[in-house]
Amino acid sequence: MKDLTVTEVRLTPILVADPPLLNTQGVHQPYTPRLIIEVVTADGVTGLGETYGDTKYLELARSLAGRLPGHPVSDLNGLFTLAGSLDTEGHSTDGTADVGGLRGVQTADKLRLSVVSGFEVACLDALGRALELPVHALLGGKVRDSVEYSAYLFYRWADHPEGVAGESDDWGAALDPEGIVAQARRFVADHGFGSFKLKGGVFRPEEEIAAVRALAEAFPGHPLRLDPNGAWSVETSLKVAAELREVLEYLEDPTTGTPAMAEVAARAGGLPLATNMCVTTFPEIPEAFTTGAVQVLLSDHHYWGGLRNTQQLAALCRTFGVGVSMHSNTHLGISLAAMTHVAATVPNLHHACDTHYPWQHEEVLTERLTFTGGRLTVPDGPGLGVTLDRDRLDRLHRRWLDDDGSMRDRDDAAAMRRADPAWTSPAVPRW
Ligand SMILES: O=C([O-])C(=O)C[C@H](O)[C@@H](O)C(=O)[O-]
Ligand SMILES: [Mg+2]
Repeated sequence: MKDLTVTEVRLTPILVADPPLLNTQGVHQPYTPRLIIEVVTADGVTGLGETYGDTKYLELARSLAGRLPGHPVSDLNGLFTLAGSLDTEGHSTDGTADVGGLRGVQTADKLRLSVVSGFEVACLDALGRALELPVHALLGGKVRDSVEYSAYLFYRWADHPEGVAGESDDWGAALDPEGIVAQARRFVADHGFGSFKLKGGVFRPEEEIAAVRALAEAFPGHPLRLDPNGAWSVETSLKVAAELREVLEYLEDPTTGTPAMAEVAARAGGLPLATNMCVTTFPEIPEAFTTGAVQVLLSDHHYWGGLRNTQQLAALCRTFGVGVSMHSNTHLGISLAAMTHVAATVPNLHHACDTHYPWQHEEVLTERLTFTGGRLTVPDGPGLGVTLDRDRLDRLHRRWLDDDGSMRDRDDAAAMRRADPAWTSPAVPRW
């Protein structure tokens, strides 16, 4: 009999290089915080997890890490009970929006779930390694052998603002329809993606409509999405919907709040609306689903509370006839492997998943995960099927240690102020 008892939990906060990607709140910092979680069992098996690394998540993760030793990695329900008792006092959990509104509401529960999700993945990885079973088998088994991802297109600058230390890449700027189409072509050449999502809310809606039209012309028949992160009024959303109805697979978070989304959905002429903003917690589901505000829900195991909660969310969506897709924030391969395992088990996942992964040239794994034809093969090895590279982890942790604190919390508006000192987070609706 294996001894599955947790004897040690290692937490390693890291800073990962990120390009100057633009969104409605500002621009990505040159480095983004992530947290790598290692759960070690009495038998010496180590499981890996990854989640947000900003200070508030890290502090809670430290409390949870202190309580986990002595519990078996198989006791996932017990893990959630432990997490439920974490004290979130002192952190912003007042129901207002997070990261400038890009990740939905902040509540104490969501903060806990965003932390425990990384531990759940690490426990499942350890359990899978101990039992020599892939994580998808522990989740009930895969229903597909590969998972499709979409190209996540961003307006971007060539470099971070002058005077800001950061890594450079060879992507160049993309600030108009030609730049976006060129970026999409490179995503296709490098990874074979067949569907495309444009992060909008950056320029006036007419410019973003032109970019989507250019994509539709360059890639006829390919699924396209536009996501302005709630930056538009109901009327603007309706105008964009009318312009792009024929070419969009779905319009993501055109406007802010469930009632406004419901109004757009009712008048958008059948164009489906998707969200990773107005529904990011279970309590937000009833209003959104009963008012028809959302036709596609973007799951994200990080803030929904792990892989099993993602399956439960998908079951609810199935019950209400709502589609499922998958959201992503900046992440590395541990998260991508976890996303792929759970996505493989969700029967009603009929849209390509979002991933930021191609924008990250750094890794903490020995090998990068590679897309073929825009798809990842579902790993069948034990656990997540990935291996930690300790030297790479140490390098990114060293960067976190050396940072003066300015990069340890994601703040896209503050990053934008380095280029434009007058910048403040735009009020919504912006247009
Ligand atoms: O679909 C989304 O809303 C996102 O991916 C949110 C992210 O924060 C994205 O806007 C980003 O990274 O700039
Ligand atoms: Mg979105």
